[in-house]
Amino acid sequence: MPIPKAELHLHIEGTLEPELAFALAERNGVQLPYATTDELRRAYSFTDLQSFLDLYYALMAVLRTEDDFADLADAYLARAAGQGVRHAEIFFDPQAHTARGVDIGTVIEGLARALDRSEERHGITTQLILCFLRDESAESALDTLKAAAPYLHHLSAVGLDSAEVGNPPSKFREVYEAAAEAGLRRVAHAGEEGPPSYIWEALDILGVQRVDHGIRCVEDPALVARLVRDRIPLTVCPLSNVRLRCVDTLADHPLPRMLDAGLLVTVSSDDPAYFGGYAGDNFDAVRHALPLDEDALRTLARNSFLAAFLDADEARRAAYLAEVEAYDFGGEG
Ligand SMILES: Nc1ncnc2[nH]cnc12
Ligand SMILES: [Zn+2]
Repeated sequence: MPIPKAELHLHIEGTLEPELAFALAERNGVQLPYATTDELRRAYSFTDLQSFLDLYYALMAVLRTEDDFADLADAYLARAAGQGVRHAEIFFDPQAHTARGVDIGTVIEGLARALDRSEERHGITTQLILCFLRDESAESALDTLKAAAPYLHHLSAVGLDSAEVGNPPSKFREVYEAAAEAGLRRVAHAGEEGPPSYIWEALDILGVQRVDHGIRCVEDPALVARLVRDRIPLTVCPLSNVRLRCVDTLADHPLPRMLDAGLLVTVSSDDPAYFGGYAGDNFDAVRHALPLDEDALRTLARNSFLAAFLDADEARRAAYLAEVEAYDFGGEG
């Protein structure tokens, strides 16, 4: 079994495998512009974040009912369990569904159904994080938070994703203040394609407790010092960064430099159906491509539980951390 880990950067819509996309298309009478799963897979050749997002949003057309969202999440959790995932904090993009006429309650109730039985079925504890689309307006984000009010008990945090450059965190100050007042934690994608100044804004204007991606922090030593000082976790997604050409190759990935700098780095999968691997696959990929020994891999796994929003259940966090320390790499190392 792979090393136990928490998955902290995972878009549930990014776990839609071609086979499930075709099955849901059939179930809902949706016509996909691809004849076969192979033809769809051949479209997974991205030049940047936007080229991926275009396909990511288009394929969501197959997700229509509560059952669809429950089946999607259940399929992800079953796969994640086989990759050593013990805890998952899962993003979803409500505006991508409400814009197509799917009610936010359908989305959240469907996802929550799968998440609520995840521990029993898959041995994975879960949380749900509502993400705002940063290429939509600040008003739309506020409307989305209002529409989610009846379902707040299902949510642990808000996040910010989609097309980064030109949509700085400061655009969403008001909705993040409202989310904090509603008792939600805050995370945001920053420094994936966007500049280090977006990471500063996420920290200083949105008050995030975790930064998603954040790899461009290495361009700004004062920012690295701030992230180290405040122990702000960064959820890094190595296979995603290569597929979206944020880094040239895995061998060039800044992950080892980030660890050496003392940053609280974790490894996650982002959109595994599109980027060639789930959480354990990302661990395997960095182990093979980068100078990371077993100590470094154990640090990454430990960090994932330290960075998880488990403060309401410290006994659980301690139990997961004990699993990490007890893990024997054996042949897996
Ligand atoms: N890697 C990514 N960056 C920004 N938005 C996303 N939505 C899904 N995956 C994303
Ligand atoms: Zn992401």
